[in-house]
Amino acid sequence: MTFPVGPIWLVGCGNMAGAMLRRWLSEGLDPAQVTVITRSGTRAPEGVRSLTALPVDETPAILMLGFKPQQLGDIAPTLAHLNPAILLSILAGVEEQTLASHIPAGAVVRMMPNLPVAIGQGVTALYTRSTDAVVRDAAEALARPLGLAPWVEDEGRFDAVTALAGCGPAFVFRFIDALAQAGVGLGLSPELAQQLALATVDGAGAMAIGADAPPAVLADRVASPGGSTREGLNVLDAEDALKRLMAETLTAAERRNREMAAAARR
Ligand SMILES: NC(=O)C1=CN([C@@H]2O[C@H](COP(=O)(O)OP(=O)(O)OC[C@H]3O[C@@H](n4cnc5c(N)ncnc54)[C@H](OP(=O)(O)O)[C@@H]3O)[C@@H](O)[C@H]2O)C=CC1
Ligand SMILES: O=C(O)[C@@H]1CCC=N1
Repeated sequence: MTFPVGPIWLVGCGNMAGAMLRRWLSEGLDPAQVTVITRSGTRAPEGVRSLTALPVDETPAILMLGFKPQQLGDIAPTLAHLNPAILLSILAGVEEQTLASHIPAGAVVRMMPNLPVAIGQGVTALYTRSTDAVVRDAAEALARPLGLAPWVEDEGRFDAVTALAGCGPAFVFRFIDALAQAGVGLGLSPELAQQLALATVDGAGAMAIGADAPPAVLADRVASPGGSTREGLNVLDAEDALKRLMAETLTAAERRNREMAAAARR
C-alpha cells in the first residue's frame, strides 16, 4: 500500500503527530509532500517544510490536526477556508460532527494513535462515516505503517478505544516502573530492576501475541502449583484488585475524553 498523493499539512506536531510523521518518513513518505505548522516553528525532519503560519494560496490534500482538543475553538477558524479532501484528526474525544462543523472538508477521518507508532508497533484506531473507498484507503495507507490499524465502526466506542490504546502506553509504562520499583524494594539495584522489568514486559507481550492461549491462561502457566507466582497472583487477584484498578483507570480516561468532546461541541 502506497502513501496518499498530494500535500499533507500537519497543524501541530508535538509528541504524537511528530512520532507519526517520523514513522511515515522512515517508511517512505516523501518529505516534500509534508508541511508542518506550529506556533514555535518546530524543527521538522529533514526535507519537511516547517512554518509558523499557514501558506497562502495553497491547499492541502490532507489536513491533519495534531494540537490539543482544547485548542480547536481557537485554531479551527484559521483553517475553515482550506477545504481539504481529507481532514484527519488525532484529537482525543472530539467527534466527527464537531470537526466537520468547524472545518469543511471532503471527508473527516478520526485517527487514534498511540506513541509506539514511532517504532511501527503502535495502534491507530480509525473512524470515518465516509464510505468513499479513496478516503478509507488513504486512511489505511497512513495508519498501517504505524502498526495495528483497526476500523472502529461505532464512533460511540472511540472514547473507550482511546482510553485503552491511546492512553494505554502510559498505563503500561507506569506498570513497568512500579514493577521495577518493587524490585528495588526487594534490594535490587535500580538499574538491574529496570532492565529486568523492561525485558520481562517485552518478552511477555511478544509471547502473548503469538500464543495459543489468552493472557489469563498464560498467567496460570507461569504459576506452578504451590509456587511463588501463585502467591503473587493472589495479591493481584484479591477482591479483583488489579481488575478493579484497571477498570477505574480506563473509566476515568474515557470520561475525560467525553468531557473534551463536550467542551469542543460548545
Ligand atoms: N501524546 C499521545 O500519546 C497522544 C496524543 N493524542 C492527541 O494528539 C494531540 C497532540 O497531543 P501531544 O502530541 O501529546 O501534544 P504536544 O503538546 O506534544 O503537541 C501539541 C502540538 O500542537 C502545537 N500547537 C499548539 N498551538 C498551536 C497553534 N496555535 N497552531 C499550530 N500548532 C499549535 C504545538 O507546537 P507549538 O507549541 O510550537 O505551537 C505542538 O506541536 C492531542 O489532540 C491528543 O489528544 C492522541 C493519541 C495519543
Ligand atoms: O492524554 C491525552 O489526552 C491523549 C489522548 C490519548 C493519549 N494522550
